[in-house]
Amino acid sequence: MERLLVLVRHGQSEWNLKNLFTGWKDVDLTDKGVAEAISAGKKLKDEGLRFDACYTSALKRAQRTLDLMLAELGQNDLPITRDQALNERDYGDLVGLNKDDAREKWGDEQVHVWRRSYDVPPPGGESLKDTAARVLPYFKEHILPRVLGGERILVSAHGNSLRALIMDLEKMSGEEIVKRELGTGVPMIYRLNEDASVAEYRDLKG
Ligand SMILES: O=C(O)[C@@H](CO)OP(=O)(O)O
Repeated sequence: MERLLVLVRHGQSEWNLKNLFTGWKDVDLTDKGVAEAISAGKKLKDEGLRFDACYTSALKRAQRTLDLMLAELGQNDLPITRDQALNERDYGDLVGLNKDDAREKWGDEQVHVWRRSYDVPPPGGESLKDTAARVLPYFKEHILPRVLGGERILVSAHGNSLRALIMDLEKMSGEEIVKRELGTGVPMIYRLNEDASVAEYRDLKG
């Protein structure tokens, strides 16, 4: 049995390009983001991968990335479940601010703590720990049982919602996962054992 789970962070968004804190703001992909999503789909196809079902967030940058990948795979007819449990971490009051302006205002260290600490939330927003507290129950109830049952599942989501998943899959600590940077449009391919531990992992960079 294959137990295949592929995770992809959406392609570059308009606010990634403008260097703005994004969170739940529903921005679209840039042209580069579209190209990254198409390239991710091509890579999956070149690997000979096929899927049985897909999951994505309630945000269009992840949904569009998924649609573009499925078009490349020739699998537009797959069932897609969209759920806000897979949304990006809510950045609270920081949403819409430029990340460099924020560093000037609050200092490098404070902004780094908001962006890459495990359990310190930005003002009015979610920490990665808070994000994991909504992503993981959803994953364990809806996605993981299907993977363990032999369905091949593709997930298109966000930097921080995927960090939460990866932390759980790879049994990493909060300190370890915040150091992991996920490239836009880079498929991360997991094959799991019966007990949900990772049997094999590789990503399709470049
Ligand atoms: O702005 C955001 O929502 C995220 C992802 O782009 O940013 P960060 O890299 O700070 O997690």
